[in-house]
Amino acid sequence: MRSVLRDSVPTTAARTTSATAADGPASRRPAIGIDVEDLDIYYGDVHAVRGITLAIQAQSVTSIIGPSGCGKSTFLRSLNRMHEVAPGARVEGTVRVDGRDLYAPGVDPVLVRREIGMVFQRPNPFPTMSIKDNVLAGVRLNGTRLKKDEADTIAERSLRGANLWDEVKDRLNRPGAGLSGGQQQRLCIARAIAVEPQVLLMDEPCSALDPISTSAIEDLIGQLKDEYTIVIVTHNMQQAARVSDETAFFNLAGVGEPGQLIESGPTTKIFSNPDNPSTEAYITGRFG
Ligand SMILES: Nc1ncnc2c1ncn2[C@@H]1O[C@H](COP(=O)(O)OP(=O)(O)OP(=O)(O)O)[C@@H](O)[C@H]1O
Repeated sequence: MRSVLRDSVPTTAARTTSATAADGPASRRPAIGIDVEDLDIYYGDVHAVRGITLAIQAQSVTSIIGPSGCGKSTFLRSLNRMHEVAPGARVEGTVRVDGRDLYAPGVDPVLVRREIGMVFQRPNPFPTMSIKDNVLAGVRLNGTRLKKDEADTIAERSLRGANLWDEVKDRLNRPGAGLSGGQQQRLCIARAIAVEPQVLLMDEPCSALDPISTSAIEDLIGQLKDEYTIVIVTHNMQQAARVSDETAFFNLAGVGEPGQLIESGPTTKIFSNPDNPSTEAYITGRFG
């Protein structure tokens, strides 16, 4: 499969021939940034998000925060065209990943979704599929036929990358549904990184998890950013402060108005000395 985003990215099968489990995904290539320019997002008549311009740094974690309904998930989903599964969804403006326009004519949204991984609020492993087959599901969906040793290599590398290997290595053929919620979420992260995406999008990945599992996922995010560009939507201010390098605060322009970006910058600055009073009011819990 030719990469829709980069000519230079070889297929997973080609990559696995030169990679070993010990290499880990880090040895492949640098992660890449995302440039969003003047982005408006609509669902039919609903103008959900207006005029977003944001440069998302490569190999870092960017948190999207803001009150309910301000368009955080919509914005996140627009970064891999996932929002388009809703009828009538469309965008104006540009999203460039590694300089390539995601919305250029001829770009197939299905391929974009395969190359830009997404982890959802609730862990969603295929329940009857084995742990190993869950990890490999995306790779196989991409049409890659794997020999057994290639499959073993990718499964181990991905599960190690998701900090799950030691817990599941003796039960790889058991169903994914037999894992705890936190393990299932790490399995979903393993599935996402198995296809070696350039970007990982996470939509409230810890909101269904207990504090210990949340902590495990947060540690994992900290490790993954060495290899991936990560964008995370979270309602948890402490989590945004803990895991992210950059933070973008979204807010509604008014009742019935679209969401917009109020300010963005280094997380330390946004949390200690934001420019906009509404950012401060939100992060100190005075609204939202
Ligand atoms: N499929 C859809 N069809 C129509 N409108 C939608 C759809 N999905 C979201 N919206 C609208 O777009 C706006 C932004 O919603 P979105 O879910 O992106 O906000 P959010 O900030 O992620 O909210 P929350 O924090 O509550 O999850 C809202 O007005 C919402 O009602």
